[in-house]
Amino acid sequence: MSTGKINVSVENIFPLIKKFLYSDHEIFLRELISNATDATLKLKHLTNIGEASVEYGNPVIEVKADKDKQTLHIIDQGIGMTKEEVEKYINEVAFSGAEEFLEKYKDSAKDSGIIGHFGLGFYSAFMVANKVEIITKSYKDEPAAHWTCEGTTDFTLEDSNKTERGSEIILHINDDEKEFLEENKIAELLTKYNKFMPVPIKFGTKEKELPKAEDAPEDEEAKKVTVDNIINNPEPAWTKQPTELEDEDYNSFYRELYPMQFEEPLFHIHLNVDYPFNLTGILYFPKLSNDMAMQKDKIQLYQNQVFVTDNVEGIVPEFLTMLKGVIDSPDIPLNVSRSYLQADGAVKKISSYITRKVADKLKSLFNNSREDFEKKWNDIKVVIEYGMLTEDKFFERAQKFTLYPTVDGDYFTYEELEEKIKDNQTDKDGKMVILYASNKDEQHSYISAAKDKGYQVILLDTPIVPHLIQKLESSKENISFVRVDSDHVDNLIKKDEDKTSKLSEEEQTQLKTDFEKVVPKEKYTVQLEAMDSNAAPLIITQPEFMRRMKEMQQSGGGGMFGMGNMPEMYNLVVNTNNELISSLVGKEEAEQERIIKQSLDLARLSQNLLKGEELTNFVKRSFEMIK
Ligand SMILES: Nc1ncnc2c1ncn2[C@@H]1O[C@H](COP(=O)(O)OP(=O)(O)OP(=O)(O)O)[C@@H](O)[C@H]1O
Repeated sequence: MSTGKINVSVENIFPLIKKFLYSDHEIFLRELISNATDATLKLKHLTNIGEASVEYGNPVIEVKADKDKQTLHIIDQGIGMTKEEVEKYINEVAFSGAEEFLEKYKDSAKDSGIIGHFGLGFYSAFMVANKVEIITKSYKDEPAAHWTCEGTTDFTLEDSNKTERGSEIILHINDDEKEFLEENKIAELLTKYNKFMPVPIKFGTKEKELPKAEDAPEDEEAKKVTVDNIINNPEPAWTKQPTELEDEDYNSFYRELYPMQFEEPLFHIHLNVDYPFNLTGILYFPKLSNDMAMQKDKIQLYQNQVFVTDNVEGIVPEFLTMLKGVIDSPDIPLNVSRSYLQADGAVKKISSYITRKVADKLKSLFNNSREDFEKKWNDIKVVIEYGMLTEDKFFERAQKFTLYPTVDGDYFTYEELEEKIKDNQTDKDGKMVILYASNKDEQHSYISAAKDKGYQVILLDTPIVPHLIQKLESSKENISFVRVDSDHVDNLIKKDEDKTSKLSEEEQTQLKTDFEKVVPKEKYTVQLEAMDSNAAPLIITQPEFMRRMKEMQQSGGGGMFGMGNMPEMYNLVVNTNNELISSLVGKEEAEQERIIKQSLDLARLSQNLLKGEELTNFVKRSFEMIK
């Protein structure tokens, strides 16, 4: 037997870094600008603590392309590197100078905003360049250095005559990556990744109009000057304290984040925590429609003001991915390429912190300005209901501010609703029945029948309602939700009052057989009921349980297996006390059939169930009748 050490040499690792570490070539620019930013912030820190006796000034990072020479330049005025430092930080792949800096200045530098971590980002330059140069001059009084490498393990390192402090990285762009020399492409990348980085980034120049003199004539052209084109806002709203900001500042930051979005957000939540993890951000509640999928993935994740991704799955609980805004946390563990989240305990804590902050904000909005909250309810309910369904903690917290609007536009909390309905809407078995409608127009006749009985009907119209009420029923004692059209009104809340039928037992049995002869069996179950004589002769209902299970299956998850595909079945409630119905008794068969068919179509019409050819025939027949 023999043992040994597998020899992993740099030659083997280098092509791996170039090809596979970063799946997305474009991120090289983000990495190099992050390094330039780190170099600038390090110098700032050292001057702050008196370790560097140089003028910090107003440093800018410059990006420029030279199409003729096929080069891209990233120039900073930061800390720079001595020759020895280049040897150490650049030649030793995966030795991170950023980590070393943070370790060395542990106590004072933890909030300095240093981005680097892995010691690999620089090499992403070789994904787009066949040759990379670094010309760098340290803030220390030492000669400048010039490093050149052509994407192999060979490099050259010599003195340079650079005199200004800082580094210039020169990328000799590959022929097949030439798009990265295009002004539009560079501008697009800078806007995507660097829009809020903490050091000003210059890309070219622009014309700026000077203000006119006060007494200048109307038609005088404003004078223009050429100024640096700074592409970023180094102090985005989320880096400030909530006390420094007014509502208007939050709204204008929203416009900065989503320039194509013309609607103002409903409200914002400023996140700001530094223990047990560090996280800042601003979340906005936009106006939401019921279509949840359309509105996801608008929250942007940053790390020390560097854009990472707009997929915040895991960090933000699923129901809040419909919000907009930014989250910035150096504590979110990402893999080397900063594009994938590594799920762990810290992430769970962050997610529950965000959930709690959102619930707190909603509660304070509700407490402080209920009227305003009610106005916004329609636009935010889908998030809240979805949150209640998917996050138990949020479900508990939401009890305090979730609203149940009635079809008449009153808004009740659960407690208020309970108080309002418990006397009149408790059935003979002591169960409190909450009546709801999902569509005010389609269920109009059922709603008015229920209201005539003095019942409150609430409006629940989001697609997840079947799931949500299932959860509410199981979390509260002895209640049930019943949709107004799931039975005739006397049966919605069963009380101990027997109505007597005007028809005898034999007449009722005969009538039932007559109906069953005409009405299609596979669709309707005929059910005779002695109701108020003023109530409609025929009512079509669909039992709550059946419909809910079907809906739950159709909207995904829950329900009972296979029920989603079951054919639609309805009850046909025949009101034996209605005059039209009682007059059917003893009529000749053809006449009976004519009346039953026409009444059934009328009942279907009122339930929006009469369609296509059947509707055409019905209209034709009705015209004939009134001739
Ligand atoms: N523009 C620069 N000015 C000064 N030093 C730099 C510059 N660019 C890189 N360095 C030095 O080289 C080191 C390695 O850079 P690299 O981007 O590979 O890793 P990192 O920034 O430390 O970590 P990460 O892989 O997370 O980006 C840096 O830590 C820094 O010390």
